[in-house]
Amino acid sequence: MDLDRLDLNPRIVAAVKKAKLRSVKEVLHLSGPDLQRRTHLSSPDVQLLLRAAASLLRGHGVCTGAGAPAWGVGALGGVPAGLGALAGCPRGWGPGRGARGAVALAWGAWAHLFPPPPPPALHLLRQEGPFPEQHQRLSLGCPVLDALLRGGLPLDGITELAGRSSAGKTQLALQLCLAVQLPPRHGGLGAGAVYVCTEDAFPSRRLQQLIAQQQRLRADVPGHVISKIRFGHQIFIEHAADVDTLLQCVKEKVPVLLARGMARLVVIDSVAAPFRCEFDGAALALRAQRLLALGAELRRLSCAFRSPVLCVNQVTEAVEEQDLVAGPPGMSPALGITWANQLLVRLLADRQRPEEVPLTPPGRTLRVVFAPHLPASSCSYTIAAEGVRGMPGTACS
Ligand SMILES: Nc1ncnc2c1ncn2[C@@H]1O[C@H](COP(=O)(O)OP(=O)(O)OP(=O)(O)O)[C@@H](O)[C@H]1O
Repeated sequence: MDLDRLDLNPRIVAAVKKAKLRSVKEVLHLSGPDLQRRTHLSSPDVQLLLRAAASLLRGHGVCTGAGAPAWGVGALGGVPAGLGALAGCPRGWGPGRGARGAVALAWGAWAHLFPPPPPPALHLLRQEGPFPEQHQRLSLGCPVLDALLRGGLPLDGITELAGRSSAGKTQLALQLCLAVQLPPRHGGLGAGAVYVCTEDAFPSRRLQQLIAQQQRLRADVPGHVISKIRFGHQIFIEHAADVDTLLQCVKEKVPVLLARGMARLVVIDSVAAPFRCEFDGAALALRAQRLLALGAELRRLSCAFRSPVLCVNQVTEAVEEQDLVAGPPGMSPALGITWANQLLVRLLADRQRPEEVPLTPPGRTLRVVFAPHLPASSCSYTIAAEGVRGMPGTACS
């Protein structure tokens, strides 16, 4: 019984057992006053109980994809696992599906209520303690790319990946969908990803290839860790070809997956497509309004669930001069300043055309256009069967 592992006065544990609560999970199902009523413990004792229960669960790594002990994939019954699970959404699941959804939300609340104690600086220096949460990042699965982004994607805010067609944006997004499923000690977040396609069909075959080659890309991760994860079962795909469907998906479907710990990465590929076709000159104000609504909702979700949001964006090739927001000359990410203001980080994936540089293969560059914690910098990268890799020694500011 996991109650015996609670770091508590035996008197409190005995009261919990007497109240016929059989597990830590059951304890966390109840509010403070309910626990007081059931256990007849005092309010301070109940606070101690909740703290101990929360930290015991946290010690187990909550909502991990592979382990998912309490309410991961499979524990939720109604949601079929696997590719297309979100797209299918067959049993009308949405927000507010009763108690089980509430449990996951309650966990999110507890995690915020009882943050871990700050690690002493000496432990950090000796790398004995966990890295502070505010510096946690989602690794891109490549040390060179991670170094460019100082660890990977931030967990609070929208990261945009803009770039020309065939620059490799989707490849990087798929790679992140796999990287997020690894446990935190290997740079992941131990949960799946939601992938919203707005234009093209989801590249399932390429995903399967990347999964098969994962061990080659992630030589730093032990084989048994990779083989235990069912990567394809934790990517939830949605198609949203128009703005209304996209907003509905982001407001209603995505939060359920995040709240239940089934996903901790949201990818929108690409964000510009629905906005480009639906609004002509006369409807620009409406377009700005919808863009703001989308940005606000994505930022809210990212911060509430500490889950990175990656928006793939297209570029227009008309800007003459370098611009701090737009990036290098000749290219400007779509959707203008209204969208740029929603972003925390803007990255630009560039692929030289064969006619520009007659090299085979053409050079590819990943550039940080803006980010509050990063200098404007770049590095070269390649795309191979196993995924996207930064080229060592090519970083420059
Ligand atoms: N198996 C593979 N091996 C090597 N390179 C690959 C492989 N699959 C894709 N690529 C490379 O990835 C590029 C396409 O990348 P990707 O689909 O991510 O482009 P994108 O930036 O999303 O473009 P778009 O905006 O048109 O969708 C191709 O040019 C190809 O060079």
